[in-house]
Amino acid sequence: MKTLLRVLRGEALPTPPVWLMRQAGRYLPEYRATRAKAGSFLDLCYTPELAEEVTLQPIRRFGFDAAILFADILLIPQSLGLDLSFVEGEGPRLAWRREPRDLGSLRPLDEIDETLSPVYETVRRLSRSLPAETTLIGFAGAPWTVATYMAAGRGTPDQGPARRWMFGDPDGFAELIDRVTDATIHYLSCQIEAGAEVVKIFDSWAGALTPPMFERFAIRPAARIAAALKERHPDVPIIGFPRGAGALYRDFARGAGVDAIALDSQVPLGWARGALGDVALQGNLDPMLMVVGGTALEAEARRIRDEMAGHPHIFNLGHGITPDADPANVDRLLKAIRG
Ligand SMILES: Cc1c2[nH]c(c1CCC(=O)O)Cc1[nH]c(c(CCC(=O)O)c1C)Cc1[nH]c(c(CCC(=O)O)c1C)Cc1[nH]c(c(C)c1CCC(=O)O)C2
Repeated sequence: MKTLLRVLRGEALPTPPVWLMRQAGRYLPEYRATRAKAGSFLDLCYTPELAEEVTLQPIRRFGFDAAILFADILLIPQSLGLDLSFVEGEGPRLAWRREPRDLGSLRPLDEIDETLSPVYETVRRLSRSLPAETTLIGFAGAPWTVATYMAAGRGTPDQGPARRWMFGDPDGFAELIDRVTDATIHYLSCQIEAGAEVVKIFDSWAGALTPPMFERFAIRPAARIAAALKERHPDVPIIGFPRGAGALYRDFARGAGVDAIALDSQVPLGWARGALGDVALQGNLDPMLMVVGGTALEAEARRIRDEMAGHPHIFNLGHGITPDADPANVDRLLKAIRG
C-alpha cells in the first residue's frame, strides 16, 4: 500500500512520508512558467491539463509521497455565485451578486458543478498520470475559513468582518456556514469519485475563534463533513487542519471525526502525541526554514522526525511553503528526513 495511506490507517513508518503544503507554487520556476502560459491564476485552476501539469511538477522534481490537487479554497464561494478575482500582488477579491451577505443571492447546490466540474477533470487526469506510489490528495477550505473571505470580500489580518457577523447575528451566520458546508460535502465527494484518495480540510483561520465559536463553527461543520463523507466513502481518510487552534486542537481531534490532524508549527509534538489520541499527525516544520536552509533546517527536520518516531506521522510544514523559499532547500529537507 502507498506510504501515506499506511500512515493514515495508523501505521508508524521508520521514514515518514513527506509532502509540503503549497508544494506547487511560485517558489518553482516551472510553476511560474505554466502560470504565465495560463494567463491568470484562476485560468490555471480551471484548465485541467495545466492544473494537472503544475500538480505533477513538484512530484517530478522531488518525488514527494503525495500530490495535492491544484485548485483553491475560494472556488467554492465562486461556485456559489460570488464574483472572484485575484489582484496581482494584493490577493483575492470576492463580490456578492446583489448586496453583500445576501444569502438569498447564493446559487443552489445543484448548480455549483457548472463552475467546479473542471476541477473533477483535473483529479481524473491526475489519478491516471501520477506515479503508482504517489497518493492523490483532494481538498477544500473549512466553512469558517471560506466564510471569512466571503464576509470580508478579501483576506483580512484579523477576520474582522466574519467575527462581526458571527457575534452580531449568530443564526444568520450559521446559515452561511451550513450553505458552505453542504457545498463542501458535495465538492469533496465529487473529488473522491474522480479519484482523490485522501481529502484535507483547511481551516487556516481557526485560530481566530473563541472556544464556544470554535465548537460551533469549526468542530461541528468539520464533523458534519466527515460524517457525510464517511457514509459515502468509508475508506477515504480525512485530514483536518485547524491552524492556530492551540489547546483547542484537543477538542477538534475528539469532536471532528477525522483520521489525521495537521499541526501548525507552534504545536509541541510531545503534547500532541499525548493529547490528540490515536490519530495520525502531520507537520510541522516552520516554513521559514525553507527560506533559511542550512544546518538550521536540517536540525529542525531531524528533531521533528525523531520526536514523532513510533507514532503515525506524515512529514510536512506547519503552513504553506512561501514564494521566497529556495527549491534546493527542499532537496536538503528530503535528504535530512530520508537519509
Ligand atoms: C487561505 C487559503 C487560500 N488557498 C488555500 C488556503 C488554505 C491554506 C493556507 O492557509 O495557505 C489553499 C490552497 N491554495 C492553493 C493550493 C494548491 C495546492 C498546493 O498546496 O500546492 C491550496 C491547497 C494554490 C494557490 N492559491 C494561491 C496561489 C498563489 C497564486 C499565484 O500563482 O499567484 C497558489 C499557488 C492564491 C491564494 N489563495 C488564497 C489566498 C489568500 C491567495 C493569495 C495569496 C497568495 O498569493 O499567496 C486562499
